[in-house]
Amino acid sequence: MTAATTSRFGVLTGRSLVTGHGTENDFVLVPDPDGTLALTAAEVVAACDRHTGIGADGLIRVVRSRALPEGQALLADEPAAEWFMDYRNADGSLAEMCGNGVRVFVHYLREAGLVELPDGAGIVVGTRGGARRVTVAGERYTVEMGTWAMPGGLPAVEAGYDVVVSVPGLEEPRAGLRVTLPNPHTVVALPDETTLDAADLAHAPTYDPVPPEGTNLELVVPLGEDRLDGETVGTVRMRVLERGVGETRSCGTGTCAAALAVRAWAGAGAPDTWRVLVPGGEVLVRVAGDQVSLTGPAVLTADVTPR
Ligand SMILES: N[C@@H](CCC[C@H](N)C(=O)O)C(=O)O
Repeated sequence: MTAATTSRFGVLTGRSLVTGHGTENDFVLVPDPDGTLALTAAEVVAACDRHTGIGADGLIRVVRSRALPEGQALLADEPAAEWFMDYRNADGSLAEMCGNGVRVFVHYLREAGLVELPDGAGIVVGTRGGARRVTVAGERYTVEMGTWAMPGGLPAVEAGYDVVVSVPGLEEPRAGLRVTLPNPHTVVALPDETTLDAADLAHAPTYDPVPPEGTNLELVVPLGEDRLDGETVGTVRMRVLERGVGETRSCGTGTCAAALAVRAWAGAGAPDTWRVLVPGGEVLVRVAGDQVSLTGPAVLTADVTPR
């Protein structure tokens, strides 16, 4: 008698999935245009497992906004947002937004023929953090990331921090500035790249006070300013520990948080445009008042079918 086996991939078993990455922040894309899949956290964890699954930092369900409650709510204000990026972290938790993921999402929609998006054109995508416009230019995508905020307000900006973070591998507790996009980030400046490399992101940092919704943590080292195409551009190097994932090779919302914090620390006259160098590559962040945009690549890597 043969024992019946049940796949850990659950509703993903036998489905045609796609993998991709944005500056090596990688994702499993699950096409589900009509929203028929009731994905569990356990199925997301199984798919994202790097040893026994497909392996990724997060999972993105590609679904029409009208097919899920969050999407329907968003359509009332944003009727153009036909498609919704249903993003999950590798631990199965939901997040408001994913700056690298939304570029890969739009690239997938184009490659799969689900949208017609010629070079130079844009599309509005639904996310739990609100609608986001994404524009394509050659191999790069620019995401209007919406309104940023520093929840500590002016006192935090003036003091330069609103949380103290103890990072394993670093000797002293460090000052951190919280930024929301609208997912939560805490940015910590370090004095040099040697200190940045010494941080141990495999072990949990501690926060005082503890951020209520959890936080993504960005460790940054400002590397100065250059003139590029007639504009002053700042450069910052970053490592990131993502909420619900662990250390990743890039985080799009995190790069925006990093640029915004470094710009606030630099004070009046700081550049509005920042190159952010991450282990997986480089992105460009532009600040315009209370809005911020993110430009970077998007790559599809494989077609996969869990069994
Ligand atoms: N990698 C993403 C951010 C994904 C969500 C994050 N881990 C959270 O829980 O807020 C990005 O590129 O922005």
